[in-house]
Amino acid sequence: MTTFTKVSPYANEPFTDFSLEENKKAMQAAISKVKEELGREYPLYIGTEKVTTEAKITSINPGNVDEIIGYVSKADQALAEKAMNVALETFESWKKVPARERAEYLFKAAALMRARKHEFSALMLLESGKNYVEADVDTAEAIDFIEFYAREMIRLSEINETVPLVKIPGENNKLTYIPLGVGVIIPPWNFPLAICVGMTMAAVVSGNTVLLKPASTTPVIAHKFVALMEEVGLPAGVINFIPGSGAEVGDYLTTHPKTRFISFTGSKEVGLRINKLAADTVPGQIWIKRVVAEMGGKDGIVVDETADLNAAAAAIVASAFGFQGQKCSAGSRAIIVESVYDEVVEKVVALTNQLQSGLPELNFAAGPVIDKTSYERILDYIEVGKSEGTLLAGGGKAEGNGYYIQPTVFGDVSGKARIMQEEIFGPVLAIAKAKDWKEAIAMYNDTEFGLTGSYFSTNEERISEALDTVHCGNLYINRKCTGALVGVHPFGGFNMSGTDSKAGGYDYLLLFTQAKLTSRKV
Ligand SMILES: NC(=O)c1ccc[n+]([C@@H]2O[C@H](COP(=O)([O-])OP(=O)(O)OC[C@H]3O[C@@H](n4cnc5c(N)ncnc54)[C@H](O)[C@@H]3O)[C@@H](O)[C@H]2O)c1
Ligand SMILES: N[C@@H](CCC=O)C(=O)O
Repeated sequence: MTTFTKVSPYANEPFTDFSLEENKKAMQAAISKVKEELGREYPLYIGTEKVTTEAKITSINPGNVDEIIGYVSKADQALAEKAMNVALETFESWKKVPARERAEYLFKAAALMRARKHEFSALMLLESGKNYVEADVDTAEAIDFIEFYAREMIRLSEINETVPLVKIPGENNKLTYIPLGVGVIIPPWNFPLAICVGMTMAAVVSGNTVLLKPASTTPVIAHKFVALMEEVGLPAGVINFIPGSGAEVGDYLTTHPKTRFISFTGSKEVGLRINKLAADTVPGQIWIKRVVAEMGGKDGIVVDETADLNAAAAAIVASAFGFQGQKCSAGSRAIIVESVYDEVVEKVVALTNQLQSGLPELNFAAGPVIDKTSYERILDYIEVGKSEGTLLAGGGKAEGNGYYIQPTVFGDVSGKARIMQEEIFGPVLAIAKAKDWKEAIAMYNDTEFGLTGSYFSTNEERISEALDTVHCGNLYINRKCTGALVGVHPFGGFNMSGTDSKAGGYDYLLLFTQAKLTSRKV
């Protein structure tokens, strides 16, 4: 590979405006095209081999459970071991490929994904239940991660020129960011393209080889990404695609002596398990495994009496119910100062009641939740909510041949209630009343998580104090708490929300490298 793409300054991928008829039609056409391809079989990718197994993961449309998205081959421990060996072997050559050349594969992938944007979004919409905007934003974020990390790797490879070490006479000193080895990439289903792509590309462009175990509810869109990387000529064995059971394949690879790092995004429970298992050393292991774990949230919006209440109510509803509340950043709590509590709650309930549930392909505002397990868990939480607060909107199942739940709002909830403390990961909003803005911030901080939060106020002194005291990785003022942009809002949380990493930030690739200092006498 000798001709390199000219690298322009990084810019976020624009979102599609679906109020324009032509864009709506383009998405509908992409959905029709993708529908013609549903129900196919997809193999594992282990080096140059495409492996078909008898055991399959059946991926279905959560919005229409009779529609099968695809049948995906399923790795067991023996196939995971085979993939590990291929990844180890490929690492020996991939780590020697210059950074600029590695980045070039990413630039090519971004260009191709951009050209097929609606096709990626359409498949994702059918497999995960996102509506047009949510799917489009996810694809745009995937492109952003690819473009951003490619430039980041180039920047790191030039660090000795741009940020030289302190010079002393008689020595030539250099710092080089070298890769770690074989990594296990374990993404969630809720950003089935963006997070899967971002986690994988960050590791790969840094010079590592990976075993990618996608989430079992969204393996087909993950496969589409892996196939794209094959199409742009990424050497076989750099990304090994091994869908499989988290408990079986996940635990096997987490405890494997040759696993150098694990990049995980998902729930607190699984993240803690991985962290614990990875901390144990096993015979043949000569390193401390690095664990990057981005986990859950119990995010919230605080509103004081000086705030623009219409803007606050709109942000609360957007943050709570975007993609049915299935975002780690979802604003599942709102804490409102008592003098404006009734007014804000009334606005929130009115906006929530406007959200109509229905098929994602018809672009309803509220779609299904991801699967039966989530559906039942969320309905259980709604029952808990009925004993912990006042039901103000929704409160049960919604119509449809899928996992539809009404956007649900509870008021008068105590800060210590389960629905105020536990991540529900569904369309359930709990609202609490605080006596004043200080108490509201204290209630916001009173969780084990610390991912995203918003503070609504027009009072500069309070905003200034909120900036200092609201303890979360992504704190927003006077806007919703979802929708971080790559490079603009590096993303990741504190406490039980993870290992304090920042996806889409300038220090992210360092997590997948180790810095080697070389000092030469001259
Ligand atoms: N902090 C963030 O950036 C971020 C982003 C997105 C989602 N999330 C969190 O992810 C969760 C939702 O995603 P989910 O339901 O896919 O989470 P999950 O923890 O159930 O699964 C995440 C991944 O882990 C795998 N897994 C399950 N058991 C495993 C094991 N024992 N070993 C290894 N892997 C295993 C799953 O198959 C899946 O690929 C929520 O808690 C959400 O807040 C966090
Ligand atoms: N980065 C996304 C959330 C990712 C987790 O689900 C946001 O900012 O809304």
